[in-house]
Amino acid sequence: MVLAQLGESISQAIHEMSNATIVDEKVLNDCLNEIARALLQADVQFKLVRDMVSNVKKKVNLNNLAAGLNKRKIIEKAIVNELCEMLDTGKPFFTPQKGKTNVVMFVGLQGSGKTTTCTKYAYYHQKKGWRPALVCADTFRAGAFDQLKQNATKAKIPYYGSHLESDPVKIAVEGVERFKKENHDLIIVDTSGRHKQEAALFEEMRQVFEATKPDLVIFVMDSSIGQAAFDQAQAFKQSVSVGAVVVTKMDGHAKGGGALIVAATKSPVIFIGTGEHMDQFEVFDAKQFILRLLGKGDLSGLLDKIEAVDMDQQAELLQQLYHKENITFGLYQYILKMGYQVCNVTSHLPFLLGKSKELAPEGQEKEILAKNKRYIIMMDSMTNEELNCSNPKLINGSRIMRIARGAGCPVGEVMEMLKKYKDIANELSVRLRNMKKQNPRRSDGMGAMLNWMKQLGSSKDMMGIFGGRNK
Ligand SMILES: Nc1nc2c(ncn2[C@@H]2O[C@H](COP(=O)(O)OP(=O)(O)OP(=O)(O)O)[C@@H](O)[C@H]2O)c(=O)[nH]1
Repeated sequence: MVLAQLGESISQAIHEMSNATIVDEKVLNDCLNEIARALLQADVQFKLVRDMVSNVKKKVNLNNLAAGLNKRKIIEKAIVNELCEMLDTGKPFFTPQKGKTNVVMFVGLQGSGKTTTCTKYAYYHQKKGWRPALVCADTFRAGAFDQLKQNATKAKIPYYGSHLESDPVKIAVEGVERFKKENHDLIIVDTSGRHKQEAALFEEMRQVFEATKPDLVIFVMDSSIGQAAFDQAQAFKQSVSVGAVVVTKMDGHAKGGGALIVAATKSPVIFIGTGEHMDQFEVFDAKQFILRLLGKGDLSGLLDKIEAVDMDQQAELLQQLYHKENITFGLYQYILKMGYQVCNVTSHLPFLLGKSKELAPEGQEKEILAKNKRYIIMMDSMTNEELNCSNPKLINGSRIMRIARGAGCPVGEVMEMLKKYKDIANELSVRLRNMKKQNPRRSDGMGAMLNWMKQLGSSKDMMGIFGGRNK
């Protein structure tokens, strides 16, 4: 079962439970059985599934729920929480520190996506202002060095390797030494893979490990291998001290269970690969992953907070969005991403943002999409501090230059994006406030707003909304 199908099956089971006239033990069991079946079909380990089902049952004791409580919501929340719990493998014991020398070694089987992931990891950090460098210690596969060289050149990342030297340890040590001298703060060592877990691979890995003393070992795992993932992850973990995991090929026909299986090994998943391209690489967050899997999207936990509190507090939280200073660059990027991933033009948003044609003039959709994509890439090059702020003035000259360098675009385009962001934040807060004025009855206003926010998270039609206005 592919990832999208897994999400659909779980959502469907929750939906059917929500539609039942009376939510009793049988309805709850049917819902959980359906979810368990979907997870098992996606190759998730039996033990994980069994624990998840029994935990939900323990937490939702239907007999003890006070009358008046919304059982459906409670069950749904318990299911989502358990799924998140199942995937939450904690934080890696080491996180590279900017400005210091960090050596990170990548290990994994042949074809798992190691070399590609090394470059993606370097590229991701380079855009955030790091000085990464790549060392190819894969002397087993002919062509590995050329592949790394090609990727590194494309991303303008320094690399080290050799076509002639056959000793991976020697290359790894030379490369690490050289880049340490050149003051690179993130030195990434790509190692050889083998078709299966064999003694020679582990021995070589151990030698490279001993010689380079990496701060962090990242295990790269192909998500499409199903149940075998568990044994594989365990074997690598036992051989070198794996500190973090990257799960690749989560796009396409990957078995949905891949990321969930690796959870059983309790090695923290830090990134997922979602395609062959350099920027198809995402920070892994268990909660966001599950919410997206279930088609719920996520506005940085805001929705969650809103649903968890009473009406008065809801009003207070939503109030936040009326103020443009709460619309951060991170939120702007999220909204653009939602719009970029999908294509049709709005049908449900005109009520909030005015006539859609006014905002997305006909014939300009392609241009707007391309521009929005460039803006997203620019914001990928922002630091967390920048993404969490809503003051374009913080993005001074040197920051603008760094972002432009990271995104590979002219400085002028970054300035254009900053202006666009400012306009959109203004516009959005004004429109939200107007909507509130026009519809002062709290329940209606809140309902419309909550709906809108839910749609933002899972909508298939955000395309033209934030890019189409000709200013
Ligand atoms: N669709 C998809 N393909 C990926 C992803 N990551 C890597 N690939 C592809 O998987 C194939 C193998 O990737 P490599 O990076 O060469 O794998 P490797 O683990 O370095 O292989 P060895 O060097 O032989 O050990 C390539 O065709 C990559 O483009 C991903 O997230 N999604």
